[in-house]
Amino acid sequence: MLIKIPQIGKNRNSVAMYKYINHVILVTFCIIHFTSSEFITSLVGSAVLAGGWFKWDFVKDHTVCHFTECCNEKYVPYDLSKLKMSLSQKMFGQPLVGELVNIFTAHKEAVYDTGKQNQKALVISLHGWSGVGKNYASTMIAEALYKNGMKSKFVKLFMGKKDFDCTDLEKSKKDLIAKVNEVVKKCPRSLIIFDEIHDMCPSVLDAIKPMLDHHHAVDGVDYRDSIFIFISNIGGNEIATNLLELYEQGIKRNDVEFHNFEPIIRRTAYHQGGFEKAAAIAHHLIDHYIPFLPLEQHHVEMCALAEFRSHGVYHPSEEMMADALSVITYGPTEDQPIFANNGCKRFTRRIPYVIQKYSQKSRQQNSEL
Ligand SMILES: Nc1ncnc2c1ncn2[C@@H]1O[C@H](COP(=O)(O)OP(=O)(O)OP(=O)(O)O)[C@@H](O)[C@H]1O
Repeated sequence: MLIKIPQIGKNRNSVAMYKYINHVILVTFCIIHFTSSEFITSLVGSAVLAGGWFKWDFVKDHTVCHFTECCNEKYVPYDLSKLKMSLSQKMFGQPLVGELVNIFTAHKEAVYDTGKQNQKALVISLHGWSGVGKNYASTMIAEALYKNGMKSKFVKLFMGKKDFDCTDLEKSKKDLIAKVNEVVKKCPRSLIIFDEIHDMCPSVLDAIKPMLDHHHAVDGVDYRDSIFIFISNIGGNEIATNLLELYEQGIKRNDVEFHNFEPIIRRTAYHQGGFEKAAAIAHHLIDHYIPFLPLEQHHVEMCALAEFRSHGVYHPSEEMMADALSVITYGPTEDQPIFANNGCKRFTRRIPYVIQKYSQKSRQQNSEL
């Protein structure tokens, strides 16, 4: 009655077909069990299943993984159409950030397609002023790559200041290795995010250098399918200065390229915060430096509108918009008020307050009538 199932490759169609066959056989076992009450039949069936007729991963995918997050395509779908859509619809004024889709597509092909293999972990570093979308982008990445987004047990976030004790560097390094190891052991396709690298003590990051490099395994764990994202404000000023120079040369914001920013970000980072003299930079282990450009007035207005809409206010009055935007200051200097100093960061708190303030006002006006 049982058909020997061959090794299941990474091909989606064959996985779908085997899922179907597996369901049919399991349902058959259940019918036999419940109609003939021959408990032994299903017991033998289970033993055969567990005995290797099916791959264990395959059986697990259809039992345990219904209830708990597993490291499979259901929970780690790498949904890059979703990422593309989120970035294009919700991220304003960041022309180079869309490239993340191509970067992850290349990584995904080597993770899921047979015959390809990533040679090293994917390492990306996001740079820019505060409030320009770095954390926003990393959340979009987590939500597209993992079904449970930032809450996935395969996504680990470290905060520069909070998570690393600069007074005991050796312990910080040991803890870091153990924590990263633990996540990647659970799922080789894990995402490790280091935020606030500018507040991190130098040399801590060197502890994970072997995990970022071209090794097949480090202490028995293969890191080549994992993703590391570094986030910092380092290089923000240099990005702003470079952008102004490019504008002066007549280059438009949407025409800037990575090479316009990468050398200056690398040079600056190598002397600051957690990147100071970091092996990851010196040994060229960071694959992509992504510049987040400082936002201009019209981008900030788009952010404000989006925030109003997310609170159900689709047509804020001019007065409400002006109130929301009144907290934004522009730089880099008083003589050059071109870029919003804190990007869109202030709106997450400001806009709910503005909505509250104006609805209170209109309630008062109505009651006075
Ligand atoms: N480019 C952008 N397009 C649309 N919304 C944005 C953009 N940048 C920031 N925002 C909004 O501002 C909020 C704060 O941005 P975010 O946390 O990504 O800033 P950040 O660059 O990580 O800043 P920091 O360096 O201070 O952590 C986001 O949640 C989002 O709502």
